[in-house]
Amino acid sequence: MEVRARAPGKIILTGEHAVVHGSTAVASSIDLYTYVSLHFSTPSDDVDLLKLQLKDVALEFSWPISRIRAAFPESAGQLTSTPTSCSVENAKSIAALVEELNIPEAKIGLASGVSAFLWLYSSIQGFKPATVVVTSELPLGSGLGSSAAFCVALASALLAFTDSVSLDLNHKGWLSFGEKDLELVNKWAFEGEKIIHGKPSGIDNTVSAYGNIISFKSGNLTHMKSSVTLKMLITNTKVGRNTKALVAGVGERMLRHPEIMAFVFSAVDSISKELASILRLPSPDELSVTEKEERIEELIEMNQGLLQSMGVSHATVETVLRTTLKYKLASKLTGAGGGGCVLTLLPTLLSGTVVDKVIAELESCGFQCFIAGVGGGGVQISFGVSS
Ligand SMILES: Nc1ncnc2c1ncn2[C@@H]1O[C@H](COP(=O)(O)OP(=O)(O)O)[C@@H](O)[C@H]1O
Ligand SMILES: C[C@@](O)(CCOP(=O)(O)O)CC(=O)O
Ligand SMILES: [Mg+2]
Repeated sequence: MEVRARAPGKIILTGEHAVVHGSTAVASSIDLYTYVSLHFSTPSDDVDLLKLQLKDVALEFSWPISRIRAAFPESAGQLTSTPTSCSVENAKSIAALVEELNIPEAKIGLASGVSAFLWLYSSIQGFKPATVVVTSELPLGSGLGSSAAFCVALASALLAFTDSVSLDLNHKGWLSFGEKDLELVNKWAFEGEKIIHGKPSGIDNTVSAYGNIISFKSGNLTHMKSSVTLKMLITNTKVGRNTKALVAGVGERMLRHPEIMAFVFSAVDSISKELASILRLPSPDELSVTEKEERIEELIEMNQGLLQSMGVSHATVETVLRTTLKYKLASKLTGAGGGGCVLTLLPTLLSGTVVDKVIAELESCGFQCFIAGVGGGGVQISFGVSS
């Protein structure tokens, strides 16, 4: 028996970084997914290994189960219903296991993902031999929440066969979790995201778990029903970066200029609240769709200015902003910044010719553009017989 989980990536419409410091942010799932499949070895397989295949980066790792057992405390695998943080001691054991893998320097960012895997696997499943395969439609380390989608899909697959969740194992096709089970998946995913991000706000794993558009503040989520269908162009600058380092950089700026940064975060909070209220306004009673889009564009521009003041923009992001501005389109970075992806709102009445032109110009700079479906469902799982 095999279980497969798929969890969506996300875009942050407003509020990244500030959300780590308690401001409101608004985010939406996108229709690009990370898939995790889990297959337990049977005694007849005669293998006593835990295998992790990371297809997107063409790497495969394996550990003898005895090595995992020696690295973790006896309590591993006993605590599925109580998500636990990785202690300093366990982090040291994980670091030793990861170091032995000799991950190539160019792919060292993966070490945190492998560490999150080891923590979630040993905590939820303990010491069972298995093969876990990960594939993703998301670019990794680009601001579209690949780390959260990875943790949510992984936590879902790992929890699926435990008594902590109640699922119909005979269900055919994709299946969603019930409310309580989803909460548990989200909490475990947050523990994994902590290992990858350092100090995550929790917005990425929450939107990947629940899907749709959410407003999020200090760990609390509000589901939103938007009256505006947002069409977003996503431009990947292809400049790789690491969320943990960027979040830490903003934290240091906050320590150096606490009063100023408090104003910046408070301004972002107001921007996200205003965005949430515009998205909620009934249409077309109070504002026409075009008027709403114009206001959203202004909020996007203001949020980008504040992200610049946090020090997380990048020369390539500025190139995207300048290019889209030529076509009177508003853009902002999304996710941690420092390169990664940029969002551009494509107003409903914008002609297809203009969209084609702006995409052609951005792609001539070496960037990659795509239009993502915004606001689909959250994580799902599917049971099957493995081949
Ligand atoms: N499909 C995947 N395969 C392996 N590792 C992954 C995958 N998706 C995410 N990761 C882990 O998450 C890291 C990227 O997370 P992060 O820096 O937060 O960027 P983002 O979440 O914006 O993509 C990767 O370096 C890796 O450790
Ligand atoms: C910068 C931040 O707000 C979002 C990071 O998103 P991503 O990992 O770049 O996709 C961090 C967080 O909220 O945990
Ligand atoms: Mg991330």
